Amino acid sequence: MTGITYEDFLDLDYDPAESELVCTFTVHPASDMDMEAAASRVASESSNGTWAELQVDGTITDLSATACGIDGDTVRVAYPEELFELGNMPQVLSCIAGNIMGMKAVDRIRLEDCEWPEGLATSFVGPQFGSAVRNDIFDAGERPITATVPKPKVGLSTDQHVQVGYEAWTGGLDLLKDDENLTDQGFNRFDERLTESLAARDDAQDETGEKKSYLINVTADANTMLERVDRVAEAGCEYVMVDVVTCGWAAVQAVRERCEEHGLAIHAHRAMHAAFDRVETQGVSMRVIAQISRLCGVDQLHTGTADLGKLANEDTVGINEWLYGDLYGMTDVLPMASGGLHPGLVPELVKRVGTNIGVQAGGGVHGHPDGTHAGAKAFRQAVDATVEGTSLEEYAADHPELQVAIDKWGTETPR
Ligand SMILES: O=C(O)[C@H](O)COP(=O)(O)O
Ligand SMILES: [Mg+2]
Repeated sequence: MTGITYEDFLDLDYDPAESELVCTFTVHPASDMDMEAAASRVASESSNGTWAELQVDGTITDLSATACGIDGDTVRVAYPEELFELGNMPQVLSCIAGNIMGMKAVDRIRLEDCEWPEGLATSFVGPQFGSAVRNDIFDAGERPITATVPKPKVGLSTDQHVQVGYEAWTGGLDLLKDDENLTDQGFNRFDERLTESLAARDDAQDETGEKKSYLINVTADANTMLERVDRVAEAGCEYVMVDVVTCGWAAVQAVRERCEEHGLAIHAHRAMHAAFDRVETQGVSMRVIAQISRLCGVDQLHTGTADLGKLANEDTVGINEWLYGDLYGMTDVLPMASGGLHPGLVPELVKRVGTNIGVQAGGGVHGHPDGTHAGAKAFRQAVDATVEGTSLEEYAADHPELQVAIDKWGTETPR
């Protein structure tokens, strides 16, 4: 009989092997527990331990994680590769962000970052296209691609939704995007919206001479999503959109596989991410959600607006660095800045995060005093001015739509 105790999961001199997944947590131990005791429980519960000292007969595969570093409230834990089923994101998360998130040994715990070893990282397929969509699908050159989401986010009929898309495309935007809670409701059916939007897209392409596309939201149960992916491909679109957090990583992995059969790109909306990452001492950071998104193979991901827009708690610069960074040759992900953007914020956004992004504005297009078409023109003008290095004020002198937008919103941060 061998006794396994919590102490077996703590070794502050341990140097993780290259094959191990190393996770960094912020840990606030329970009031009756010191940091070493809490850290060893984190390593135990997230690998092969439990609350009791185990009596084990015979030899078992040693899958214990090791709490190998404590620095203030930061704890590093190394996980052996054999603990994981390769290519299975739900299984990985059930280890490193599973029971430990709710255990009484810690008052608060947050998974801040992961150092993915090559074997585990490359067992995931990663994105098909990533930031290359800017010039593979569009001909955007150095500029960010542009998108808009019709507002109100739900309630527009199919005809109204399509008309908004047409006005936005002909105003100069590249992408029409569904909102996160628009799928296949009675007021706006998925199939009709798909067919009619793509007909309007074709008209807009003919009229403008520019490539246009549509991010249609296929979010549903996994089987329905796969059927919708097939229909989107048959209809001749380049993308599907998925609410990756609400539908879950298993479904994202299934959609990614199906999209490869069709050569479709995936736009990822992150609705619900803040349930994991908004409270700064608890949950899973947006950085880790971005890592998971890349491994599971989305091509575009909402990453926020570097604190310029309406959403809180945004480490956009750090997240984007991870999306572009080298990961054993894996394709990158195009960050989509979204959430309260309008033309006046574009220059500062680009200054903070660069041009290898997409910019998305709903209210900042449809709230333009002269309507969607003028709003789309103003948003595109702001992007063009920024990329050519002209101030918005100067550019607006002979671009009246931009002038109206500046007069309305200036550079305000919306709430
Ligand atoms: O889904 C989104 O990205 C948001 O609905 C953006 O909307 P907004 O530009 O009006 O904030
Ligand atoms: Mg939205």
